[in-house]
Amino acid sequence: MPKKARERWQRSPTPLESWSDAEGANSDGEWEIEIIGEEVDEEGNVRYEAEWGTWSRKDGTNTTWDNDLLQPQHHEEWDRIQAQRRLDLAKESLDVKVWATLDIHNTNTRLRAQAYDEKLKAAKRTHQDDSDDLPARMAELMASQAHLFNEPSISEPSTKKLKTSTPRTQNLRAKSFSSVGKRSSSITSGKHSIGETSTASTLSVGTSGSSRQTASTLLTPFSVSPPPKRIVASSSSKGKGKRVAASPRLRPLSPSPVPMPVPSETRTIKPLPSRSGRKVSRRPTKTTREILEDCWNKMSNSAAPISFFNDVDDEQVPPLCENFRYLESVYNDPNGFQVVDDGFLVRCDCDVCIEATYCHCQSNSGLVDERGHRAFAYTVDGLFAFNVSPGDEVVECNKCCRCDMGCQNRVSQQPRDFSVQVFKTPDRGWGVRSMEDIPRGKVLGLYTGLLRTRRAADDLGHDRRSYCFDLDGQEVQDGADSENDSMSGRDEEYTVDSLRCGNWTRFINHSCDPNLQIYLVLHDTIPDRGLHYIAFVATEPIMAMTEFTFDYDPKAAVAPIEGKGKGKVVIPPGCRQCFCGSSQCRQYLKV
Ligand SMILES: C[S@@+](CC[C@H](N)C(=O)[O-])C[C@H]1O[C@@H](n2cnc3c(N)ncnc32)[C@H](O)[C@@H]1O
Repeated sequence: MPKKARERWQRSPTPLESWSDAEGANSDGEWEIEIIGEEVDEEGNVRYEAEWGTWSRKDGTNTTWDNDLLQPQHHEEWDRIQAQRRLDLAKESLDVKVWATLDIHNTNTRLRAQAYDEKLKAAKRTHQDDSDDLPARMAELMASQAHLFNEPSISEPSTKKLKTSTPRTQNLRAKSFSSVGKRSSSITSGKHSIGETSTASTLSVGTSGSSRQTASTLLTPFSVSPPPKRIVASSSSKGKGKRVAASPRLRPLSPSPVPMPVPSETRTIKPLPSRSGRKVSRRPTKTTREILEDCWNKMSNSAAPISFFNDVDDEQVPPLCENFRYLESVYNDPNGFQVVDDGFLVRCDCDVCIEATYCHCQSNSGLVDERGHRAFAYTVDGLFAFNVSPGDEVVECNKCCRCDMGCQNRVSQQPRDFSVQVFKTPDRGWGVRSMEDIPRGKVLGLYTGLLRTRRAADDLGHDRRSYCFDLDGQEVQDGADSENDSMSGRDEEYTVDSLRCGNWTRFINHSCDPNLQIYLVLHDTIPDRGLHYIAFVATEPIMAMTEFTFDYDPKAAVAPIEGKGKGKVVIPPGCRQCFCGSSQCRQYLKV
């Protein structure tokens, strides 16, 4: 990545604010606010930038993005004016500007600013007869332009010298937002004493130090909220209808991958009647399956092809969230949990990493060979050496090391060189297999998705956890019991959620007699912080077209199954019947 681009993604540190000596309140202890900007986060939530009329920081800045301070009536006028402006835009033209960006927050925000949704609706109304085709045509357009988005430069390690930004600490937890169209509008609410019982228009912020402290822990990196004892949303008409530039202080943070459309079922394009009355096809016919294959293959960073196959029923592709984003080998890390300053990475100076003993980045590794000498986790043929204790992290060479991508100690970073097929099974949804023979020890890929804290993942609820993989190493650690984890540590533990983004590994089904196992691997971040990747490796030679499986609950493999052999096995709560079909089947799996 060019230096300039790297710098663009650097995170600005959160300024610390003194809460005790805030000035600017009127004689009634009130502050005036005005909504001046908005942004849309990756979940589609709108957030507002508020400008404080009589309060500012020492550096003169006076806006915050702390929406906990706002109530609906504070932004309803803004919403109304913005909605009207978008409708006006849609009436003027249905064009939407396409640009290459890696940042989903900016993308969402800019699309909203261009009235994308309103234009889409208007386009559908205008092309009533062709409305069914519109999503398909947009999907095709996106697929044909996927190269614009240049995903490898997100953080796919196609070149090893990617730099990242400043170190993160817990109190610098960041959310990446950007503002569009600073625009003044006015809002009015009553005067409210903080600390009084909340009413519909009272801002529920306390005056006590502890309340302020609570508020401060919720700050976004661009905002430090003043301590409003009372807040009055002013009814000024300042700048009404005027668009002004976005705040220059705002910078996008971790780049998020670009959403690719998931077309709805059956995407054969209907021919339209030509002027002569003859039916002509306006564009090449593509099926849903082909469109999705195109999207994923363009986004998979020069890895071998992915295809979909179903001879079980009519479903052309697996059910996926709208705008599911394909990520071959990196996390979507909008909070920058993985990001560390290069200075914290231990680097090696090897031209070629042959001896782990001399490879400096391995100096803290506990991996040893049978003679007790430090060893790599991979053989010279690039296969997993199975010399890693369960739960230990394999530390691969990182972006600061001198060696190149072909290094023996970068196996999980190298592009996938075998083609995979995601296929429909008769009884376990979609599964995945290789189109080629796979040797024992082959590293197949990394589980990718949205990086969340465990606490945030726990809040999702049980039914949303089917595609969550906890990064606590418990899956491979003997004797550990994740159920007994102390809840206090959950903000420092992480989970990968592949519901909305991820790769082919999210389709690997469970088997009680699997042909894959997982191990923990990392590069470009600090070890022992639970921010590794989960890598899948073949534990036996796997013939082409054989389904890949791993054991979702390896601890259960050694625990006796209650009731087994005495008739019907009772499926415990939180589990479902297992259809792996192996002779070792434990009858149920945790979901
Ligand atoms: C991570 S997903 C695997 C991909 C999934 N089959 C799909 O179609 O998206 C896990 C889910 O697959 C299903 N599954 C995986 N292995 C299974 C098995 N051995 N028996 C029954 N269901 C299984 C369960 O519904 C489970 O919650």
